[in-house]
Amino acid sequence: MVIWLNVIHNPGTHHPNDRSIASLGVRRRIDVNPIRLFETTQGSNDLGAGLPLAKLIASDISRSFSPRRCHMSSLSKVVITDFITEPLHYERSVLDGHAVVTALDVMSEDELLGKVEDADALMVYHYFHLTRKTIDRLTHCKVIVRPGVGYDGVDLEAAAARNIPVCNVPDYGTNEVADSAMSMALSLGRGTHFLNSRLRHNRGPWSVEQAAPIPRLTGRTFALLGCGRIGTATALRAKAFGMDVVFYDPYQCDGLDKSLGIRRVDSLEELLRSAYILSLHCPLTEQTRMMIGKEEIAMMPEGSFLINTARGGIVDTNSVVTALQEGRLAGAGIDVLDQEPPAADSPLLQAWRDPDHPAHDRLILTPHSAFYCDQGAEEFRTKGAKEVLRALQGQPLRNQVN
Ligand SMILES: NC(=O)c1ccc[n+]([C@@H]2O[C@H](COP(=O)([O-])OP(=O)(O)OC[C@H]3O[C@@H](n4cnc5c(N)ncnc54)[C@H](O)[C@@H]3O)[C@@H](O)[C@H]2O)c1
Ligand SMILES: O=C(O)[C@H](O)CO
Repeated sequence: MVIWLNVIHNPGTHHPNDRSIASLGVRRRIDVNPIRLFETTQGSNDLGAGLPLAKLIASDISRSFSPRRCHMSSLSKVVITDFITEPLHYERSVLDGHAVVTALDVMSEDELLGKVEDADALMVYHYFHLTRKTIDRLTHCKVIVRPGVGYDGVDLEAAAARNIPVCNVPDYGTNEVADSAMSMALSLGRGTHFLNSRLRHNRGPWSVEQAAPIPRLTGRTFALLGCGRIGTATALRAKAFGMDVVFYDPYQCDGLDKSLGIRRVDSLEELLRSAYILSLHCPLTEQTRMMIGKEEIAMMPEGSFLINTARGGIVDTNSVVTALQEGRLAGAGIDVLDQEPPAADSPLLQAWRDPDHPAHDRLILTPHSAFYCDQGAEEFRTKGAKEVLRALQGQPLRNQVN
């Protein structure tokens, strides 16, 4: 727990300036109008230790700036580790009065050192893995919230061992991911991306003649690996485009195929052998890690397509590049990679960047953006903050995953 001094001013009076605050040993000042919050250099973990300094600051401010009233309060500390930056209006609209929220905007777990140990709650996005290394140093943490669907980036066991619940936000962007998967499938399957790339690089006539074969999409098999929320939403879209939709998902209950009017198969191999377009919608787990590699791609019919909007770790991307190069795959749409952003010498990135690379015209790459839309961002941020608040207030959690 960090000790905070709240000073509420009369409108129109002067606010303490930064120099006077710094001279009192105040580490940081955050303004949330009309309340001013000062984090002291003392007092972490102990209200008593922080009190004398807080009183000193209060009396100094009283002398110099005549505040209407000063009081001590202990607010929780909530840290957003990555991806989200100021302004934090969605989080603050939920947590103001209960917690002080800061966003660190770091790209690696190592950068968290010294910044999160006394946090009461963490909100972590997808830029790095939150491992035991950090989790074991959390002394006050009541919850780790992943304001998103996939929680493969958080060490659930390490959190459980410290009795820290981990929660996700599973229901903010189902349609957007399905739209993104479908837009890649249509762009590749209809030749849009290929023809656009040929024209851009001046590689063909202003004509569809001499382009690679562009088979009719209607009636082709759209194969889903995983048929949960996003898989189902994608299935409905593919059906609307007249495709024959099939899925493999050993954990789904009986009857989903009938209720959606799609087919179910009982093995990955059967799914792969039938796939004209293979779209991945399962989580990254120990079971699904590298589930699609060279052998699996070889089972797909020659000239088929692969779409990955799930997690990079499910696919061996080097095998995808080779298969594109060899023409085994007619195209690939990739939103997620095992390493994000990819290393500059990643074969996939090179193929995508180099117009002369044989895979170039058949590869769509997006920066882990399938989930994103403005309204969805408001939803996952607000829902994530509400889960934090429930944990801080000791209320039942909605989406605990460990
Ligand atoms: N690219 C993005 O922006 C983005 C956004 C949201 C989610 N995602 C990813 O999409 C995944 C799916 O999201 P969702 O909302 O549909 O989740 P979900 O939990 O509703 O569905 C996942 C489905 O995968 C199935 N599954 C699990 N293991 C499987 C296996 N070994 N083989 C086949 N199926 C398996 C489950 O039974 C479940 O039906 C998430 O886990 C996340 O990693 C990506
Ligand atoms: O899992 C998710 O919700 C997306 O990948 C964004 O993090």
